[in-house]
Amino acid sequence: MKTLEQEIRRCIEDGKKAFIPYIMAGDGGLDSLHEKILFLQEIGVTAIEIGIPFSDPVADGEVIQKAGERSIALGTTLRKVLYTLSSFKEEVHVPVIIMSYLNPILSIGATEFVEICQASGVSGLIVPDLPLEESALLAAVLEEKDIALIQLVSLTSSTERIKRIAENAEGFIYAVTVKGITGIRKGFDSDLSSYLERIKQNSPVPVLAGFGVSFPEHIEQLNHSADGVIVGSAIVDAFYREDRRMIQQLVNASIQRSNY
Ligand SMILES: O=P(O)(O)OC[C@@H](O)[C@@H](O)c1c[nH]c2ccccc12
Repeated sequence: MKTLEQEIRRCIEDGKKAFIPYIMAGDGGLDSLHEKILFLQEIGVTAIEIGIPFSDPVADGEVIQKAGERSIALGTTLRKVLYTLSSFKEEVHVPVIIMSYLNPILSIGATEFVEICQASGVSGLIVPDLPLEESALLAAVLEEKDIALIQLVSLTSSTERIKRIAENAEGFIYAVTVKGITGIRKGFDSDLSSYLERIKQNSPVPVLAGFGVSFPEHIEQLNHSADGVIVGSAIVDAFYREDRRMIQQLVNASIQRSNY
């Protein structure tokens, strides 16, 4: 079992739920990455998802798009993010997940990319435009490495597809909770509990819910069925507004409740 899954399982076995914040690398300058990661680690997150800015972020809503534009304007690249991470990896004790579209990865080359990830202490990868059918491209290089390739399931995935994804799942399954793009939302349209239960029944790895998770109430709601949540836009926005109390509140909504 890879480290990322172990860490999430440890959290669940302690009677808690997993909480994974997403931050945009290089928003506010890459110099700020070190301090942001240490802050998140300090307030008790389970793992940290670090987004690589990309010029054509098809899955992203306005908050993350804008953060990506700010980061690109400051010269952030995938290589620079990984080298920055490697410079303080000894201080980071929570698993780090890199979320990147396929293009920046391919421009480095899959083999070299995975080597640099390993040297930088990365424990997981999310590549939203790499469907399961094409994941061999990275999976082959990752086989002997302690880096999990995280698969996404969507509301429109059939049970058959969920089963196929689950067979190959590593780390956790990312259950996308909206039909659409990332972004802060007031609530969810559909009843997500049966969707999350259906994935859990078929998954050998923990199931975390993400997309649109924006307020403490959302976290409480989703954690009844999911093993934890991923929060992106609300965290990116709070860092941008320097509202760290908000970030703390989101984490608290997750980790202080063990009565599910
Ligand atoms: O921003 P939201 O709606 O909270 O969604 C999580 C998300 O930001 C993060 O996991 C993510 C950002 N960009 C992505 C692209 C695809 C999959 C996932 C992501």
